Amino acid sequence: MEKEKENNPISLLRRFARPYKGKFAASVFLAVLGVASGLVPYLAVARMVVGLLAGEGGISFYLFWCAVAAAGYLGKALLANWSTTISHTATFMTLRDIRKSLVSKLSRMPMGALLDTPSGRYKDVIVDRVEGLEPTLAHMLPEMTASILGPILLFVFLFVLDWRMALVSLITLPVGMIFMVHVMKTYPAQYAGSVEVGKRMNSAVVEYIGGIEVIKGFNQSARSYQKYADAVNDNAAYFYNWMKSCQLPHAAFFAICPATLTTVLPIGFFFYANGSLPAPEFITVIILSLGIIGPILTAINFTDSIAAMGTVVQQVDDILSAPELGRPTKDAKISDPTIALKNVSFSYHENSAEPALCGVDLTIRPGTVTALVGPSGSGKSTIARLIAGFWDVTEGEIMIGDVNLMEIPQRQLSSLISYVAQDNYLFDDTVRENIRMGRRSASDAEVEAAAKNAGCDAFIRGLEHGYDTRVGGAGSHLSGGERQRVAIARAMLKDAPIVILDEATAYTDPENEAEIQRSVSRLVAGKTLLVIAHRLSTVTDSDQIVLVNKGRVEANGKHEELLAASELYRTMWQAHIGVRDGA
Ligand SMILES: Nc1ncnc2c1ncn2[C@@H]1O[C@H](COP(=O)(O)OP(=O)(O)OP(=O)(O)O)[C@@H](O)[C@H]1O
Repeated sequence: MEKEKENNPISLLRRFARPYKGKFAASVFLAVLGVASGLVPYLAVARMVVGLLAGEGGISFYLFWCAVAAAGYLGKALLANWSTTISHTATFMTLRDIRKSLVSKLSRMPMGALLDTPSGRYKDVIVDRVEGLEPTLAHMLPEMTASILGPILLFVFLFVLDWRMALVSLITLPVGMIFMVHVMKTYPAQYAGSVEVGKRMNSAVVEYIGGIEVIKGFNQSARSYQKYADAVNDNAAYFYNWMKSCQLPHAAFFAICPATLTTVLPIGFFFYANGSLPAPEFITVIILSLGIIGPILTAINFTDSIAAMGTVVQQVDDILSAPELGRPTKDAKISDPTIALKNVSFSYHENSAEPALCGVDLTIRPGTVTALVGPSGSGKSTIARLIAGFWDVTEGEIMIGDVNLMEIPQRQLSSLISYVAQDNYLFDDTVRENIRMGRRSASDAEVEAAAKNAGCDAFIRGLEHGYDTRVGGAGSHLSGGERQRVAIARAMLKDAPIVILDEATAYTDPENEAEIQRSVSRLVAGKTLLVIAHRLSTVTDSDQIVLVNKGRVEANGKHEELLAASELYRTMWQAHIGVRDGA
């Protein structure tokens, strides 16, 4: 299901912020009160100066206005603080929701799209870019509103006092802006470019760390490091050049805009001298004009952040609107768990020269053992992955009973199938939690029972903290064979009626292999088993052996039948026997 792309990135952000709009509104309201409060000291000072000039009042008059100014400052600080606390709460909730949506989206996307994108790119958007929205989202709404509203109030006040001087107090702003027009115009494109170089850097570092074993093993560190170093250098160079091109206009803008006195003083003096601007008004204008530009500059600074936010939200939208595996949400009624592939063809990429599978027909009856055999790259894993629903078929259909796989929600399919890959990913958590992933509701006793059944209880108890030992990133603290057995325990706990097993070619020391074989036979007892077999001798007893060659089913039958009927199978069997005998 391809989701509609939001036509405006900000409307996507608004959708995520909607549940917290009460909080955002409260923060804006408090910020506005804060601004009003922040103007009080200016008015108090102006009133005092005017009083001073008129020789008005005694000490109590000045103490009163000092107290009013202090109350204004205090009110401004408290209200601004309260406002940002609320806006931060709402922002973090919004960012949490965005991240949750992104991660849940990844689970609905076809594996192909995920595999074709370096994981560093997703991490860049989900972690770093989304985090980058925080300052803008939390500060922009209250502070930008306040920063615009404050000067407007001051301007109105000045305008009422003397409209000419109100306009004079703003002259530096358009003059300064002339320098910034180009910088602001190019900002969105420049920022989008910076996101791209950032993504490249992220991908390079994730790849470097992910492949560190190969890099060390093949002494490739210099070359791989070079790729990372280039990405870092590109990133630095990009920002350097960008900043260099902005430096002068920035400096001019920030020097000119706040210099309101350069216009207010001479022009005000001219009006004062010709008698059209009385001294008290002149002084009030001088004082108030000092407070008019600062907040406007803050608001202008936010326009950069808005452009940057647009780019980030665009990236989020690109992921959220990516095509999904077409699956309904309502459970399908499956009365007969027979799996049938009907004329299935599949290509990993639209422009692939050769399809990975072509016209595959295959029926897997409940409670039987089916072995997929064939040369490397023939399409065995592809068949298994399509049945597990990782990809959608390009042509033909896969049925479970009389229900098309596309009509089965991914969650339901996943509860029907346990997929035990060759090298199963373990999460950086305890052994116990890794096994419990098979069934979140399982008790500790059930987890341990599954481990016993999978033949890994003894080795787990031998670990430093037993079941509470952490397995390291991707299970790196365990051996390949141990990881395989933990994955089998996980699948046992899940107790799905269909098991797909990518038979491990590695970890074949006899003791480990026998242990794994025993665990597998306990795992699959009474279930439908589809095994991708790399060693033919392990599957000679299967109910059916499917010989896959160049993406097609070349032959199908029992071991003896295939020996009699298929030249390729005979050759593979001879080669296998030869290796075994020679071993
Ligand atoms: N993620 C992928 N993207 C693109 N092509 C792929 C992908 N995975 C596999 N292929 C290609 O699809 C074809 C079938 O691969 P598959 O992994 O199904 O073969 P296999 O029979 O399981 O091989 P092996 O026994 O070596 O594991 C191969 O040509 C392979 O290069």
